[in-house]
Amino acid sequence: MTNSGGVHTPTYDRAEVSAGILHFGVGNFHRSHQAAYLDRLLRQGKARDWGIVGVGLFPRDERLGEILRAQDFTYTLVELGGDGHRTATRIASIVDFLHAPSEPDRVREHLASPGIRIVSLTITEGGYNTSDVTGEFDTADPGILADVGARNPRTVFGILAEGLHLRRERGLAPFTVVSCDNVPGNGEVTRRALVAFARLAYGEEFAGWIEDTVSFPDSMVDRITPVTTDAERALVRDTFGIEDGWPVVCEPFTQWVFEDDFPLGRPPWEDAGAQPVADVAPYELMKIRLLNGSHQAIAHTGLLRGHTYVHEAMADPEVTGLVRRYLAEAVRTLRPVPGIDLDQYLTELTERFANPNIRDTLARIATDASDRLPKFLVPVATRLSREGEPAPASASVLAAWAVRTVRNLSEGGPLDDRQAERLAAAARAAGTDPAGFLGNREWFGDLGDDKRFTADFRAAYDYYGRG
Ligand SMILES: NC(=O)c1ccc[n+]([C@@H]2O[C@H](COP(=O)([O-])OP(=O)(O)OC[C@H]3O[C@@H](n4cnc5c(N)ncnc54)[C@H](O)[C@@H]3O)[C@@H](O)[C@H]2O)c1
Ligand SMILES: O=P(O)(O)OC[C@@H](O)[C@@H](O)[C@H](O)[C@H](O)CO
Repeated sequence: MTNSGGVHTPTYDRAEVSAGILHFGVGNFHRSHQAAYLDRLLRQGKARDWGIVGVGLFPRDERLGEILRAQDFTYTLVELGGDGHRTATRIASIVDFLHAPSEPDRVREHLASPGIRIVSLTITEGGYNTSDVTGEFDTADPGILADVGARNPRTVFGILAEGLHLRRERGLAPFTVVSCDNVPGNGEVTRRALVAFARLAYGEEFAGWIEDTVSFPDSMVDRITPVTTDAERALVRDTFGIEDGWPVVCEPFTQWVFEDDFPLGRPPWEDAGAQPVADVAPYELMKIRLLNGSHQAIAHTGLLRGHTYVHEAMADPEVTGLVRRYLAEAVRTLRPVPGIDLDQYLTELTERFANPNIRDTLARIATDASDRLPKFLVPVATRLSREGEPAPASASVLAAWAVRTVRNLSEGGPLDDRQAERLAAAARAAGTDPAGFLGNREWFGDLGDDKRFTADFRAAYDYYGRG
């Protein structure tokens, strides 16, 4: 690796890197994680035929495309340690970026080309359009219905199904689809979603072909990656002398555990520090329940207590006390994780949350809580409830979310949630009895039927409501 003025610049010739991965959802996380792993391999002289072509579906992505294009698709990734240590790397593993609505044919051609052997996704929890309770893909969603028979589909599932259909017509083996989102069982959720869409749009035979031939490896991904603001742009300019329209900052910690099931091959990610395993589930449950579940505890109580950043909330004993109690509940629901010392994991997690330099906002992690809590924390409470165990800390996190929602509504503020209407309905149901908030079975399953859990929820709701 060369180090020019404190910046690690690419040591490989980008002209020699060809496309092998099509990635949907080129957000900050993809750029701090999967693209960084590949960049590390390219610096080792490996994976030259696995360059990433990004695909965006929304107007915001068009802006990212413009910026990346102007920078020859390179960008600055800055790792900010809790001790003040900073490193900048110019990442060059993304070789192109397509905005699907304006260039559908180019997306189609990539999907149906032999070079593309992996399609990866970071499309957020909500992007899977799947019920957390039943695991069913929502085929009544207007966006999904509009994609059935569409000339140019606009959802990830519409586009992927079309790409696979075309591949099959051309006699090409299907690409592997790997989700890198914080969704428990993300491989299986993606498989079910794509098969359901294919059944709807193309019929049973094609859906069966996908089920039989396409691989959907599971993965656990981790690296706290905040939103980029002008402060990060200024940091990159002032510290490293780089003008970057959309740099990414993140913590130094990074982890990627994946199921090794890639029929058309894959980059040797393990040479960049990722871990191929036979069963991702224990890693995934550990990470999602401990890290992402705690994030929800920090976000909702932290905001109620007037904090802005995660590290600020982590200096508040009221917040850390709840996080500690929630973690004790979550740990009880986990099975042993091969190679992981949970005590050490928890110590490191608390240090990561307290990193003041990444300036991760509570707003980022509180947004779309209705997509997140049912995946991250409700399963902890449900598991304990079914075993007849109390889960008062989990109830407190849900109560803090309910109080924030009711307060935001009464103040006329935005709910900042993809499912704002459903959330407003839950808040209205809390009007007569706070536990009415738990009535949405899509989010909370049968937790509302557990008398002890609802009593704990009510008590916590009163507590936060008074504050
Ligand atoms: N940021 C992190 O710390 C972090 C860490 C681990 C995992 N993740 C995973 O990555 C996801 C994205 O995080 P991010 O920080 O990159 O967010 P981001 O907002 O920077 O990017 C999200 C990207 O997903 C796209 N997207 C959103 N909804 C979509 C949909 N329905 N269909 C297709 N594309 C869609 C957006 O256009 C954008 O490109 C998270 O939801 C999570 O599952 C994030
Ligand atoms: O990105 P989400 O929606 O899955 O959840 C918000 C945060 O908890 C998450 O982004 C974490 O920072 C991340 O999962 C750390 O690896």
